[in-house]
Amino acid sequence: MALRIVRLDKDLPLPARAHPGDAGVDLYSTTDAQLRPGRRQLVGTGVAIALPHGTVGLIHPRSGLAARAGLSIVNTPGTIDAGYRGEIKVCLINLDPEEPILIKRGDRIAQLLVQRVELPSLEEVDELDDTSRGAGGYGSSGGHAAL
Ligand SMILES: O=c1ccn([C@H]2C[C@H](O)[C@@H](COP(=O)(O)OP(=O)(O)OP(=O)(O)O)O2)c(=O)[nH]1
Ligand SMILES: [Mg+2]
Repeated sequence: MALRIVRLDKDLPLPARAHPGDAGVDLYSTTDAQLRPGRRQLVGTGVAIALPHGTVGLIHPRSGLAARAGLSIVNTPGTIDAGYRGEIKVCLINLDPEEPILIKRGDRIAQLLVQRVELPSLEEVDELDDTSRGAGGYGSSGGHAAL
């Protein structure tokens, strides 16, 4: 499958996988940004894509920047709907409690994954079938550390 991509910012390289077989296509920031601790900022990536119907684009943080600097994405993973044709933007956040993060135009700040997605219609019913879990959630199975 080829993914159609438009470079809205022609002075940035075409996004690419760092290695063949990598899940993520690295996305560039179109702007400089300075993120103080705890602050967030929406940055452009300079690209628009046409995802095939039945797929979704997921915008994930990059591990290196997360571990080194505390850079993450507020709504991770971001959801790119198949019908979206606008510029992909990323809502970056600095999770480091003390140090600011400096982003330069052209930095690879996030990665795009493309996955198949089910698109079920919704069928309203009065009751759901029984399962062994039932309505138990939020740690109901135990085994977690004491808080
Ligand atoms: O990290 C992201 C997440 C979303 N989008 C774009 C593509 C996506 O298709 C659209 C809407 O995203 P979402 O459905 O998550 O946001 P919403 O708040 O529900 O907005 P909408 O009412 O437009 O669906 O915004 C991005 O560019 N980057
Ligand atoms: Mg939405």
